[in-house]
Amino acid sequence: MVSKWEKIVTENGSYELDLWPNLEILTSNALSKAAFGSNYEEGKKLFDLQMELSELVMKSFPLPGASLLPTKTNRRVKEIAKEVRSSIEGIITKRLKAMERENAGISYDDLLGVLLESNSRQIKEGVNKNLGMSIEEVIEECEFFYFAGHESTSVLIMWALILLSKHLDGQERARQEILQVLGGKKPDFDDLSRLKIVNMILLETLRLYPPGVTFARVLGETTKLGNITLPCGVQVNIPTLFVHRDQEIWGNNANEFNPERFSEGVASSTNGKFGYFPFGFGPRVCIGQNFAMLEAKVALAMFLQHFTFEISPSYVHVPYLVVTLQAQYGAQVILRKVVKSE
Ligand code: HEM
Repeated sequence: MVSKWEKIVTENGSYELDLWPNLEILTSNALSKAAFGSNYEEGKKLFDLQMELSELVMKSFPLPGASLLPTKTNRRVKEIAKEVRSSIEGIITKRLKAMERENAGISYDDLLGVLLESNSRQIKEGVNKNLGMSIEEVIEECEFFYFAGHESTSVLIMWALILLSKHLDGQERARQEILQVLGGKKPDFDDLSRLKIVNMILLETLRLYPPGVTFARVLGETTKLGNITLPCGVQVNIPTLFVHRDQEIWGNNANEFNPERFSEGVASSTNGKFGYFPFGFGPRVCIGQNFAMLEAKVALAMFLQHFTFEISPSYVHVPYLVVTLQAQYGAQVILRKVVKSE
């Protein structure tokens, strides 16, 4: 991505870029590699189907049972589900054949490889041969992993860059930290843990623009919430976005971008109150949170190392929900190359 952008920004010049399509390719590529060991081109079909599905889901009528009606949208949603399934099945069949050919000589360190290998080990060694997953279950795991992981991370990187394009002081502080830690080289794992300011910027971005604005829990027992008694089995929605901007938790500047509030860590930013959960909480907390934070740190570090970002006059600030919290009219910024001091 950096070399692609370097080609389009002329020396001493500037270029107006919509970040969104670029970041979608970036995170889709990263997740395709982590999940299937494949590249963007191979995962592209899944990516296009997911885009179409998100749009359709947002358009669909939010009434119980409405998804069962034989409407054009519902028919297309079903077709997409089938296409996704057969696309992932194709990737898995190809892998199983390769594993057979290589006679387990090579191990694959992507999600699919780990799932298939641990699965065949469990079937071979397990007392109960039914413990292994069926191919159907492997397909479902891969499908969910891909869909849960790619768009949310591009949304995080996009809002972080938009916020930094509006807060140029914060952008320059982050760049100085990155240049101090990395100089001109690419980041490695140890470098990333030393990027404190970048980490604070990402935490603050997730507070103001959590990619998932709400998530749900079904009550396991009758529960009292203030004066209301909720029966067992009721679904409760937890409004992450509202809690993240609640002035009782975050103070009068709750709506302002202030990464410094995380300088002493997450717990002290909320004065010990339970008010920050961009990745959910409890036993079903996001399993990809470390992956997402690492990926976002690498992306910010490499982008800020090479480019400056300024908000474009054509950018219109309208966050809107298409499954995740996106920018309705695009994420246009003005890109310039960082001037390297001698
Ligand atoms: C900024 C990026 C991300 C955000 C904000 C995010 C957010 C979330 C949230 C809010 C949940 C629901 C948690 C709950 O119910 O308590 C979740 C679940 C999940 N996420 Fe993420 N996620 C991100 C990236 C990823 C990535 C990169 C992956 C995969 C590599 C991933 C895989 C999953 C999976 C598999 C679940 C379901 C866990 C379960 O039900 O046990 N997520 N995520």
